[in-house]
Amino acid sequence: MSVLAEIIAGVREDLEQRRAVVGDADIVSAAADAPPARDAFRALGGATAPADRDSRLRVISEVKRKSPSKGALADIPEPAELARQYAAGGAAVISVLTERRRFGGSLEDFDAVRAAVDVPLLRKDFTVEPYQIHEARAHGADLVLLIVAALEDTELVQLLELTRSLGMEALVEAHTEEEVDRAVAAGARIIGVNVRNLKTLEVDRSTFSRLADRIPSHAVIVAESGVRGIDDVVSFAERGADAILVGEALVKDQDPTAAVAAFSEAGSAAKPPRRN
Ligand SMILES: O=P(O)(O)OC[C@@H](O)[C@@H](O)c1c[nH]c2ccccc12
Repeated sequence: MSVLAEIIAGVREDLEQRRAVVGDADIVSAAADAPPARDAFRALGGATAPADRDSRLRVISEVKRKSPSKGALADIPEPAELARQYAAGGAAVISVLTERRRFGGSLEDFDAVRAAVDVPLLRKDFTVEPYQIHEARAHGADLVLLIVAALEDTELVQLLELTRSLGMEALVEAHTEEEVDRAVAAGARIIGVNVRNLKTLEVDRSTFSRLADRIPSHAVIVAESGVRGIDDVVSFAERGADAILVGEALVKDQDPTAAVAAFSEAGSAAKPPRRN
């Protein structure tokens, strides 16, 4: 089994335990009762008219305790405090991992961050079922992750529709040319190029420009993973990223506020004017 398949098997088990506590009908009504979602597409620089787009690079800052590739990254005793620091640095979106087994995340972490900041939040998990999307919304998420490699085309389309019907958007993650094409065909407006292969955990930063070139200009392009510092930020920005998603480098930084601000500033200076 690939790493991705193993992670998803665990995610499904954990999901069934939560479902036994909060049933389908209850999660659907909790999602319906939640305050409206924030506009994550706009927060990431997306606009319906190309002329309305600017050339700032947005930073999606991630609350990430550990990972299957690197093990423990940071203690993060207070995810809320880290999120406040990210927000103070100008994070456009904050990503909170909720996968427990491999990433040490939880919905409790998500709730703590939701209570602390008003920026749009990404619930970062391996979304394979409608339940998780209702659950994300019930907890105040504005954006969910849909990983193309984990879904059939029909599932991808259905989960994307459900996400939007709840007022949220999806970050649709691809790692190959074929996956980018599937994301575009499904109607994704926010497309992430993950330079880490979730099946082998290897990072290859050159994946980014190869795949970004296939993404139509109306979509927001997110470079995911592998940002070690300013040089990687500049390189992704030069190659067409509208946003970057950064975990490890930020959770390990002594001053996450300054790091987010420095990434936004350097990336924005390097970003070429928008193609139309
Ligand atoms: O810590 P990094 O290398 O900056 O990576 C962040 C983010 O891209 C990574 O956490 C990620 C990208 N796609 C995912 C899917 C599931 C879990 C995690 C991820």
